[in-house]
Amino acid sequence: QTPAKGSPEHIKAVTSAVDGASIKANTATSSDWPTIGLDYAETRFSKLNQINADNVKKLGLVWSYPLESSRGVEATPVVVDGVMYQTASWSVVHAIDARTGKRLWTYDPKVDRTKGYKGCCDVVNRGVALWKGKVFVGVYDGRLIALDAVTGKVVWEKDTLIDKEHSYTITGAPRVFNGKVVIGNGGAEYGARGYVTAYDAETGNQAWRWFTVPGDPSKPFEDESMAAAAKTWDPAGKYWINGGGGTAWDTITFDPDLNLVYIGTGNGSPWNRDVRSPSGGDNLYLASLVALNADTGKYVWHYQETPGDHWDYTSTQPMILADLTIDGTPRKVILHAPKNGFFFVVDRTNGKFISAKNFVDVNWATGYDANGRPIEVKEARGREQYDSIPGPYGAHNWHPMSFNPQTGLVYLPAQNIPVNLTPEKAVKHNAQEPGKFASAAGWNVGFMLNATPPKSAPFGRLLAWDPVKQKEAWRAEYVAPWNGGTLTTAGNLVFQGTADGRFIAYNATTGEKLWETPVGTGVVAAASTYLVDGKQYVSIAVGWGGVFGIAARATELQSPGTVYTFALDGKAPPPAFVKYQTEGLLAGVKYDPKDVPEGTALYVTACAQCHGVPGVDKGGNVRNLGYVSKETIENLKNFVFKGPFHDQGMPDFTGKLTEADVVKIQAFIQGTADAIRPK
Ligand SMILES: O=C(O)c1cc(C(=O)O)c2c(n1)C(=O)C(=O)c1cc(C(=O)O)[nH]c1-2
Ligand SMILES: [Ca+2]
Repeated sequence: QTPAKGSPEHIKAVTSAVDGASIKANTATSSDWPTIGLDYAETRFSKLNQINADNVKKLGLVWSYPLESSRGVEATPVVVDGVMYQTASWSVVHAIDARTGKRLWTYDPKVDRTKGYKGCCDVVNRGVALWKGKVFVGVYDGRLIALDAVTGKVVWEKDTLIDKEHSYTITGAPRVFNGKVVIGNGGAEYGARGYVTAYDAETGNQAWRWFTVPGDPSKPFEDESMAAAAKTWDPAGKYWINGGGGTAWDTITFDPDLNLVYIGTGNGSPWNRDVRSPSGGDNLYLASLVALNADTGKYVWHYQETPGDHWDYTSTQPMILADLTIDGTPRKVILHAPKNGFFFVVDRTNGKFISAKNFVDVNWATGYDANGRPIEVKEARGREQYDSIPGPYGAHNWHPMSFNPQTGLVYLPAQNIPVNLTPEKAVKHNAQEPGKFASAAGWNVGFMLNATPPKSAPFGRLLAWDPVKQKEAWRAEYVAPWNGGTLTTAGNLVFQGTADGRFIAYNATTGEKLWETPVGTGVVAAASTYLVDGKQYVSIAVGWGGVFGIAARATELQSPGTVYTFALDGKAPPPAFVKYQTEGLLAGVKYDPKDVPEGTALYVTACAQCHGVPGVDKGGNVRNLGYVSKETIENLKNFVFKGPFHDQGMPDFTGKLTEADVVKIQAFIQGTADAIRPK
């Protein structure tokens, strides 16, 4: 007798069946969405076509589910036979019955909310992995947890962190293959040394670990790849004291045929190479694609996309493995669009460069030579105060792209978020200094950020990119950057959520907009699609946030994190949307104008990362201090020292700021609001 759908027996049966063979088999049908990127190649291309370009205008809501979170939601729903696993902010896992939209269970790993400042970019999580009846989640505080897929109870838990002195976090989704769970971490804005670790999925025992950058050269190197890498760093920079960076905080993919795991590595720590490695050097394996043997974790090859990273040009952006015919020859490739603004096609059998082309305007390089080295513009590293284009938010960030083999196009959220960089002359590691961006939280990047207001133009667009021709096929322009990831289907569709709170379907060939619906808040995550009892559904988790979404926004609506599920002829009413809580431009706080310069520097040190520029930014999932009540700013010290938001992620600035500092910060906030007030 088959168990009732949605019953514990059913959940046990369908989740226990998830393994390498089932994931591979699902690639032929796309009936489930069993891994974060749909398949091991992470194409996010579904073969389903019940919903298609002809009928998508009949798409309607079937159910919505509250994630009970107010910070960024970045995870793609993972679904097997109508059992959905989704994460919210603070690494909370939700199991949902996709047949009804009802909760099966939730699991809160109880991250210490007072430690939110340990991550650069919002308390986000990019989703779970599923394998043989277990759900794996990487937790913001560095734990990797295996949950029972039926009950949500902890099966095992590992602390993946080997260094408690520096700030490490996990925001990425674990990946599972051959019975191993692989996870990296973040922290390269703070001084961290990147590494990835594989654990046995059954027991949680460590299988292997690979560091992304070398450690202290006076000590033995962990392996040959580290000895080789150390030759590309200048020890005069004492990079190992603060880790060097290279954190693998998002993309990890697996090719079962080649038995290789691919890791995308992050930026240098600090960003400024002149500090990290004063005489230069490529600083391997920063900003690289690296292939490891899936069984042993041994280095196999690397391709460095940004040699000697200087600009926070992470290569952690989601990879797609594709088989393309290039110049008449079938090639197994990786498609990649890292922060640095170039679209890469790399041979995934050996790491050989095939091609690269800029997909947005860039001002650091003119192109790549035949060997795959960037041709840097002469001033790229010598400028004094300049808008880095792309800036540290990247021409493309973690928002997943998708590849549709029917159109041959990659659908990629591209952007510019203006940031001005001024190199710091003397960098003191881990020192909180006035004017040094987010240094109260522990940032050391070796640049002043926006000491001069940036002048480059912001934009956000969906690009349809032909990776063979290395050419744009079509684009959709948005009102703002920081739009969601994409999903593409055999129904000739592309789905994307937007910063301004819409969920949209396009014709994948032409870019014509076919359908859209409001979703009550900005969207950053990507959608998934799957069959339940033979019928196709599309699900998207919304919840504005991520690094740009903390302090900025593009809609008046700030509904909490929600999963929306759509199908043809769906008729469910949407939940009530919530508006941003906001006051008029701050007025009337008494201050001494002489305090403004020092207040500015202190604000940059302690407040700007999350609250943005008072009155100029509008506030994202954290409020802008130019649009709060006069009483709030007059009572600022009661918020700053063990205040009411301390258990929601706001740092306690006791010992970091004095009451006199707070008075100066008040002067900056009111002074800035006064300065921008229309006369
Ligand atoms: O260097 C790092 O370790 C690190 C980690 C993370 C993260 O874990 O979220 C981000 C970044 N860097 C980063 O540079 C970045 O732009 C970024 C955006 C986001 C996000 O979730 O919106 N995370 C991160
Ligand atoms: Ca970074």
